[in-house]
Amino acid sequence: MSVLQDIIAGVREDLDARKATLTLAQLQGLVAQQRPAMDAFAALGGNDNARADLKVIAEVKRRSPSKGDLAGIADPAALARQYEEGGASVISVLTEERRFGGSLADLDAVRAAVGIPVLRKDFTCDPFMIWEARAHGADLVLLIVAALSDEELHDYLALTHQLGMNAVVETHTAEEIDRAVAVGAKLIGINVRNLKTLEVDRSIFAALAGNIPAGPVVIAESGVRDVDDVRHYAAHGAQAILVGEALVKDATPLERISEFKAAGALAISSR
Ligand SMILES: O=P(O)(O)OC[C@@H](O)[C@@H](O)c1c[nH]c2ccccc12
Repeated sequence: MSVLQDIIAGVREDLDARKATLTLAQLQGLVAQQRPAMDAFAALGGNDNARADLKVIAEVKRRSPSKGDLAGIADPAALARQYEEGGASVISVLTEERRFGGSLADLDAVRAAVGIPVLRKDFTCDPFMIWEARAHGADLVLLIVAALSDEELHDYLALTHQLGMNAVVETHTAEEIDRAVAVGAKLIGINVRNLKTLEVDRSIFAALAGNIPAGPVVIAESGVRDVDDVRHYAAHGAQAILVGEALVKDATPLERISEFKAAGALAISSR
């Protein structure tokens, strides 16, 4: 079994436990009480033809299967507020519990703390999880192409849009990018970490970004250590970067984000 399949098996077990305590109809009742989702496509510069600055999606990430514990994060709301003040456009919150130490409680805490779109970062493998994301105030969900059939990808994206949300459609190969484009993804992530092996290869971003036609926002995911990595992704076509580890481990994430944004904008202007 690949790491991805293994993670999803655990996600399904945890999902079954939640489904035993909450019906879809109850969940839909909670969704009806939510304020409408924020427009993350706009927040990430999707409507801006010039797209001259680099947007940052800052992640609340406690742990990862490749690195183990990353940060204690006693107060995810306080961390998210620092991200927002530093200039992040979207906050990503890992909600997968077994491997990433996340939870829907973290999502709730962050949602209540910031005024920008929030991404529920999880291994979406059932429509129930999309309803859950909206019920907990998320504005975006993650759809990993490698984990879904074309039909699932289509249906999950349609449900996401029906609920007024956006999806980051995550890819890792040219074929996955074609599938993301074919289904009409508006936010396409290229994850340089292979979720089947957990290996990071930063060079795949530059190799693949050109396969995405004009229109969708192009997001570089994973592996940002410092401004050099930011410059590299921005120079090769990233309009946004998704950063976890480097920010949760930093004593001053607010400053780090503004530094990343400045370096990215400069790299974009000299493309
Ligand atoms: O911590 P990093 O290397 O900055 O990576 C962040 C993010 O890209 C990574 O957490 C991620 C990308 N795709 C995922 C899918 C599921 C869980 C996690 C992820």
